[in-house]
Amino acid sequence: MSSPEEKFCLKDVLLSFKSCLVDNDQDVLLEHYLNGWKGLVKFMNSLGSIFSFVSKDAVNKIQIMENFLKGTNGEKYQTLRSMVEYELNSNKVDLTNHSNNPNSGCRTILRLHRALRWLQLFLEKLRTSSEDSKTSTLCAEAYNDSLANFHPWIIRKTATVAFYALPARNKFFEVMNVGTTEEVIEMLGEAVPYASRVYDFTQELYSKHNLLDLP
Ligand SMILES: CCCCCCCCCCCCC/C=C/[C@@H](O)[C@H](COP(=O)(O)O)NC(=O)CCCCCCCCCCCCCCC
Repeated sequence: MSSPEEKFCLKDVLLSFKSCLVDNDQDVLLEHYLNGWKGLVKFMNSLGSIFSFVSKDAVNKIQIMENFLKGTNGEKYQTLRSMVEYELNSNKVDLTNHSNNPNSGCRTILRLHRALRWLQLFLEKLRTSSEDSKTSTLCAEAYNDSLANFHPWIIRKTATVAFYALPARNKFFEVMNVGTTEEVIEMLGEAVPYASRVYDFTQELYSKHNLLDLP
């Protein structure tokens, strides 16, 4: 478990998805977006090492993006829109294979974007779940309706097994560190829409530039 000073509060993390929205939801600040993911990874780590194969991949992708942000062309990576324009205009995106620019910002964010859909579905299921709902079932349903469509069999299998290790609903709510069950439900109702708005904007931007199937 995490030490007390790093105590996780899901509300703060989800609010990163609010603070990353700019220009009337027509752009996303990458630094805040990545902060949201970093907080989520912390939360996942606090659930135990069973999810380390997931957090490793997420951390790796966050790191790729942070390197772009800190790099010589960092200003081009301030927002999602500026990143897409820059990488497309300078041929930094592999549209057909996965060789010349294997880790472009566009394909890296696409992986996180797909995971954001899973998060959105999972949190919405948790919010509307009954007391006797199983978190593993809610998580698996959300996964099958989103990320699983992009994963090979072996990852789907591993993920599905790991979901059984998720804590029960009341324990899960407790770890979120938000308050009573009612307060958790209220917080999810307030905060999940921000993640949805980020998801919708990204989906529209990527669709407009035909980036939704990047290898
Ligand atoms: C709290 C439960 C956590 C369950 C996590 C559910 C998601 C399962 C995802 C399984 C991913 C397995 C790792 C490998 C993935 C990659 O193959 C694959 C493709 O990448 P590539 O094209 O570079 O090869 N990567 C991905 O699809 C990106 C996955 C990123 C997952 C980030 C998940 C962070 C989860 C944060 C949990 C926070 C939960 C908060 C809820 C209260």
